[in-house]
Amino acid sequence: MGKEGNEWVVTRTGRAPSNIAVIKYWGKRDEKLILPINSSISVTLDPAHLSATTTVSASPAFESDRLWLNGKEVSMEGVRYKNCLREMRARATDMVDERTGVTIRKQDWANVHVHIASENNFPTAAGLASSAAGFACLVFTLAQLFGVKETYEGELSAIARLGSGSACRSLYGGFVKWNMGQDVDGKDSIATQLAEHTHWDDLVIIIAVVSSQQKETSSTAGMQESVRTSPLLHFRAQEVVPQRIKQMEEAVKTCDFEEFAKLTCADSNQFHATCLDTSPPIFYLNDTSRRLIGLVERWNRFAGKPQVAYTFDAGPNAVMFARDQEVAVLLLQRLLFQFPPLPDVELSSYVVGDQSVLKSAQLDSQQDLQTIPVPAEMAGAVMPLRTPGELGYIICTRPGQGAYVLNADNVGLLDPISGLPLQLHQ
Ligand SMILES: Nc1ncnc2c1ncn2[C@@H]1O[C@H](COP(=O)(O)OP(=O)(O)OP(=O)(O)O)[C@@H](O)[C@H]1O
Ligand SMILES: C[C@@](O)(CCOP(=O)(O)OP(=O)(O)O)CC(=O)O
Repeated sequence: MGKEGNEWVVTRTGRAPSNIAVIKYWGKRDEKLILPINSSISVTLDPAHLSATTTVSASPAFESDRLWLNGKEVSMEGVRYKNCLREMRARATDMVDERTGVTIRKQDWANVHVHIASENNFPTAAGLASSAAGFACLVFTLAQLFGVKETYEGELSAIARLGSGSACRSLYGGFVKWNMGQDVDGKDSIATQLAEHTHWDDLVIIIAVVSSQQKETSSTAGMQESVRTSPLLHFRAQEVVPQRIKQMEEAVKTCDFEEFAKLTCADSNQFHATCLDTSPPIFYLNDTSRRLIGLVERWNRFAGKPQVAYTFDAGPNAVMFARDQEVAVLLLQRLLFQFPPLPDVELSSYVVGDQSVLKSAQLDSQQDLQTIPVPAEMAGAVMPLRTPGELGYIICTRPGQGAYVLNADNVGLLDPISGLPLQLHQ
């Protein structure tokens, strides 16, 4: 190593977004390598609103590999962390750290431990794909630290996949496909970008957060049970998804919202049908989720063509796509009409993320909610209940870019001298 002694610490920070699948991954053909039974397609969410930020440091002074998640130390003994770290270390190259002047040779990396600190700017383990953002960010940032160059396109995504399947899609921005692949070693089970987020920049994404509580059945356990017991899942993977993947690729390519919306809703509903077809059945949707589905379906039918698409992962939160800003305003009005915040909650803390939709709707405070007209499709119909507080909150966002490096000096989560977390949260 270039410098004598144990005095140096090299550090890198990166950010990676969460993603939402519009053609779902559910079921593995290989548990260890995390190889799926079908391909999937996702939309990357704007990292400004849903992302993980990770700082990684290496120093000969560190005694072990350590990880702090949202300020709390967690074990790195889990097989998924170990697999990602092992694969990244094995690809480390000679590197010169410009900031410290330290030179680290390829063979030295094996004896140097890492400290990792990561924070999510949204709830962890609440069905908002924190594991996708987290593992993508870990692999991406370690690649910066270790100077890893891909030897084939998608190599980093195949390593992120070892952390969590859906993580492989979070390295790229916009619209992303995870090819299920054929190889037994998983080398071809990688993510590829279908289109940048700027390719279809009309889309607005609104997430109705029904619950930020940790769910009962994890995705990992749930899909294992479905593979074991659901005949519908196998029919889906073999007969339905291959066709839908092609149709969705075409819909993305041509920015065909009608087709995109039909496929997205149908695929979410079929995924939840496979959960119900699992023995014992798994229920990720709840009454609020079903009321949200009703709201969108009623409106789409009234409008004569889809205005909004909905999709639900392994939890009750609805992710809705509005075809453009104008429709996003109408959607937000409908959500606030049916699901207003509790009286003591500020509107600006109830609707978070991209504030432009709230502004376009000319809604500044709770008082303005009284001015929202009864949605046209509800006139004359049985009025749905208005239930203040039924939703936790609403996130407005858009399709966004993939993982990127954060270079500024003040963005790291680890002290550049000690390599310990800068702010320990209680
Ligand atoms: N920023 C992060 N860095 C590293 N690991 C993370 C990070 N965020 C989450 N994780 C890992 O992911 C786990 C949460 O994954 P889990 O699948 O339970 O929830 P989720 O990803 O939020 O929900 P879902 O996958 O259903 O959308 C955490 O316990 C942790 O192990
Ligand atoms: C419903 C899903 O969100 C399932 C995601 O499952 P995970 O990627 O969290 O599962 P593991 O690979 O076991 O870590 C659909 C999707 O994202 O495609």
